[in-house]
Amino acid sequence: MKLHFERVSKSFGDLNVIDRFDNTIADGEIVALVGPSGCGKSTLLHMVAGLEQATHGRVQADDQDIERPSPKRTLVFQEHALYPWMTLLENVAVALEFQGQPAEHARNEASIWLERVKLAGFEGYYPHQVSGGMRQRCALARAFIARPQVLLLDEPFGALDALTRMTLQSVLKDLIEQERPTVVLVTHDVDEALYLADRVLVFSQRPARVMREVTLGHIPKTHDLTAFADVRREVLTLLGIDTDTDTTPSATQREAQGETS
Ligand SMILES: Nc1ncnc2c1ncn2[C@@H]1O[C@H](COP(=O)(O)OP(=O)(O)OP(=O)(O)O)[C@@H](O)[C@H]1O
Repeated sequence: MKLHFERVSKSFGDLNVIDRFDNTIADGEIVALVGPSGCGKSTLLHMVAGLEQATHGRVQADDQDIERPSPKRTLVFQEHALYPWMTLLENVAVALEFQGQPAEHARNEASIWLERVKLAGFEGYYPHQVSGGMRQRCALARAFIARPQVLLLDEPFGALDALTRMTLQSVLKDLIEQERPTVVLVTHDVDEALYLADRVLVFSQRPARVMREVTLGHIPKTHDLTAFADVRREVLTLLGIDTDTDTTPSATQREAQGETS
């Protein structure tokens, strides 16, 4: 599904959040949005999800104005995404049940999806009985089971430690390769953006405008981002992080050094 933004501006009262954003995201493309906290990245995702409307301009999916949420466009949050009173199996199955699919079929499919995210054997566990990484695996299974055409990821791994995050990034990358949805990823982690995305948009402070657009292309990548050192440095510099002295380390670096965010 193609996404199109045409001179999109968004205000909340007097607060101008997004300023004339123009962009087209191709069907199956993976685009990461990075930028300062509070600049409006989540607001852009919410507009694609149909949860917010643009103040000016238009947001379209396959040339149709987005006016309301649709199961074709799925939003995945950082945390608290699972229903605590449901087992992992029920949490995944519910995505199909919401669409009116029979409960037995939904549970069978959910079991297959839990296996795909390496959670076989944990079907009967409740979210509080498994780790944060396992909860996010389950959230990914729930997002993918409904085969969305657009996947909107809002800091999906922001609450995880650095190692778990890298593992989950690989799981997500494989699922995207297999299912090929259009993906819009909001992240504070420049390495995550470079690893997962075909294209990275770097936003300014509010009101957000695109300062830089980096096209990486749809190429095989590993977590060894040495080949992207120049672009990584440029993006970090645009975000106000001094890469010479590294006085403000990236989230990944901070966590690798044992800090918690
Ligand atoms: N529904 C709303 N009503 C009023 N203000 C809002 C609403 N949603 C967002 N805002 C404000 O709009 C601004 C942009 O918020 P948004 O969550 O889009 O930023 P962000 O770039 O995703 O931030 P972060 O990286 O910290 O998550 C913030 O100042 C926020 O308080």
